[in-house]
Amino acid sequence: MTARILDGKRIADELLERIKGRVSVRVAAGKSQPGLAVVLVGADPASAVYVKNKRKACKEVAFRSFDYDLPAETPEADLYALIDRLNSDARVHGILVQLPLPPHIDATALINRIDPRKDVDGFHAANVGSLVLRQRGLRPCTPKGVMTLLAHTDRPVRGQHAVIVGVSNHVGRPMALELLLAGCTTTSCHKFTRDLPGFVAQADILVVAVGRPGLVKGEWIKPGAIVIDIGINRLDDGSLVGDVEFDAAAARASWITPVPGGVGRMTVATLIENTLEAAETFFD
Ligand SMILES: Nc1nc2c(c(=O)[nH]1)N[C@@H](CN(C=O)c1ccc(C(=O)N[C@@H](CCC(=O)O)C(=O)O)cc1)CN2
Ligand SMILES: [Mg+2]
Repeated sequence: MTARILDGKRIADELLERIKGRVSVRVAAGKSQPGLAVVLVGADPASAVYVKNKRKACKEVAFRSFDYDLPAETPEADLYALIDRLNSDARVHGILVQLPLPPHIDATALINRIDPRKDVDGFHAANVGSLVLRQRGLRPCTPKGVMTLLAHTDRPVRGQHAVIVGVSNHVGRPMALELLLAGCTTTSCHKFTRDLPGFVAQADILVVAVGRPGLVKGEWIKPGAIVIDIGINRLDDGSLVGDVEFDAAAARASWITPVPGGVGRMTVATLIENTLEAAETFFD
């Protein structure tokens, strides 16, 4: 078997194109132009690239983007004041604080200061709670984007055994919940898991989000599995790879996401989707 490529770039571009159409319809109907506030604190080079891509996506779909590029030493109190202002600004439907934050800032407290209706990252405790309870709310972008990718395969999700490697707050754990809610039997693997190859070999759907190149060997993959690689690792030669041995896994899988050009592109498009959803659901 040679896997088909689950093309995150194409699927993300198509999603953005559909959102652009919905924005032009709503604006023509006299409704507000969706607005996204993107807050960057400090000068982490990777964060600067991600933020630039988010602002570019805003332009592409004719959202308003409100840009805040703040020095690394910005006091916590100033950030709370900014969030409070954005929470009460009717032009702003989505607020995003780029992570990681400098160490003197309590990221959890700052995120929980965002109005949950504007928390388009889906990181606020209220939104995570809504996901757990299968209630309406804004959902974390990377797992939600993966669900969109899975809908573009020719395979069902319901009833499959999904194995998720990685249990981070923003990716691995909500990913397991999304798959559970979609009808999968789920197994979460982490650093205390004793037989990672044994669990990976049982996966109809394998999602890996650890951040360690080559962690998952191609020979572990169950023939015909769908492989979703969320890892983004920059090697010494400057190239980007995921957590899965791509070529060997592609020889066994039915579908596989590339890195780059897979899940990362969906994360940004899903953030934009969440912002339109926030505007339509909570502020129209
Ligand atoms: N507030 C948030 N902070 C962070 C998030 C997040 O969702 N919200 N996620 C990551 C970073 N991130 C978005 O912010 C992100 C990471 C990677 C990509 C992406 O497009 N990756 C490309 C490769 C990009 C490259 O060349 O470096 C790909 O996979 O094709 C998008 C967004 C942590 N912080
Ligand atoms: Mg389908």
